[in-house]
Amino acid sequence: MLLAGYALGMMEASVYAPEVFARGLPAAFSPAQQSEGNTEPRGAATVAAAPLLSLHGISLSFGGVVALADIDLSVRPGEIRAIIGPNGAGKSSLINVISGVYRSDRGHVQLDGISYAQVPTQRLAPLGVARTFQNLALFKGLSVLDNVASGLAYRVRSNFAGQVLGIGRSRGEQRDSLSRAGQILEFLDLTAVRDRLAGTLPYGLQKRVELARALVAQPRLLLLDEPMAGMTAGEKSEMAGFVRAARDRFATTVILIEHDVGVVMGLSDRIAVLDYGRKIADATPDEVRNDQRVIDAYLGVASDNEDGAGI
Ligand SMILES: Nc1ncnc2c1ncn2[C@@H]1O[C@H](COP(=O)(O)OP(=O)(O)OP(=O)(O)O)[C@@H](O)[C@H]1O
Repeated sequence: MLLAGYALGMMEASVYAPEVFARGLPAAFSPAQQSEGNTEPRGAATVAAAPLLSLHGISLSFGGVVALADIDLSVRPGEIRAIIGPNGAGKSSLINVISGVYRSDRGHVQLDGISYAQVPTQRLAPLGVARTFQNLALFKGLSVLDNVASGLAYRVRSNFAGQVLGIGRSRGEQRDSLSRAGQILEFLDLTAVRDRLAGTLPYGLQKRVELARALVAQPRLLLLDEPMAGMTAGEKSEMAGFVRAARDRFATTVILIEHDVGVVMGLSDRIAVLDYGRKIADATPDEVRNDQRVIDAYLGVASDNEDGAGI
């Protein structure tokens, strides 16, 4: 079952040297990446103190619609950063710029000190970035275990024949991927459903499987687009616990879009607030909660909604 995923990742993975994938190293940001045409070199001495991610003057329009206007953002390693704001404020556009789905009209994205006019979206995993989507994007006909292992497809170095025949390096790679997937399932309390077809699970569990697939490569940066949308209050609080645990366990930096302000306030270290494509606040939950501009633009409205309960 994993073969399809492996085949998809094969062309990309064959570009990277094995040491790039050694765990525990900042592999995703290997020195080899610094010579990319789209990048500029970082200063080695500044790496330790530098933010993992920073956005500089990001602007993006669709026709006459301004989705993002001159956005600066700086996210420290290990931080949980929420992005909130009313519908159409630009939150998804921002995640899409960070993950390279969109190229901004102006500005640049800096990942671990390396600047990109457009982040190479087809190489997110080797760059140490993983994301989940607003709508479920699992392989519904595959088992939970295979879905999660597919998050490691980019690492596969065996050739197509090896994958089809299950020989040589391929067999070892599959064993390793399945073993890592099993560990993440255990961490997220999903072991009991590891052999179930993903599409047969309740919605809340499918969202957790997506989190598992994003986490299996232990990304340095995890982008979560409404990870709790459509969940019950209990499921949301469970999911928030897992996101926090993942950050603590893997030192993963997390950026999440979430409409439930109560969840956001409890989970985030800092919150950036967008309104009409502009960043109107970027502060701690307490500061954001008491910011009159934020209250006027969003919280006053959000607290009238079911999702806003518990601000
Ligand atoms: N691909 C696109 N084509 C045209 N307009 C777009 C596109 N993507 C976003 N927009 C517009 O850009 C603005 C910002 O949209 P975006 O989806 O980023 O907001 P959002 O804050 O994520 O909204 P929501 O909370 O409803 O998901 C909106 O006016 C939207 O209509």
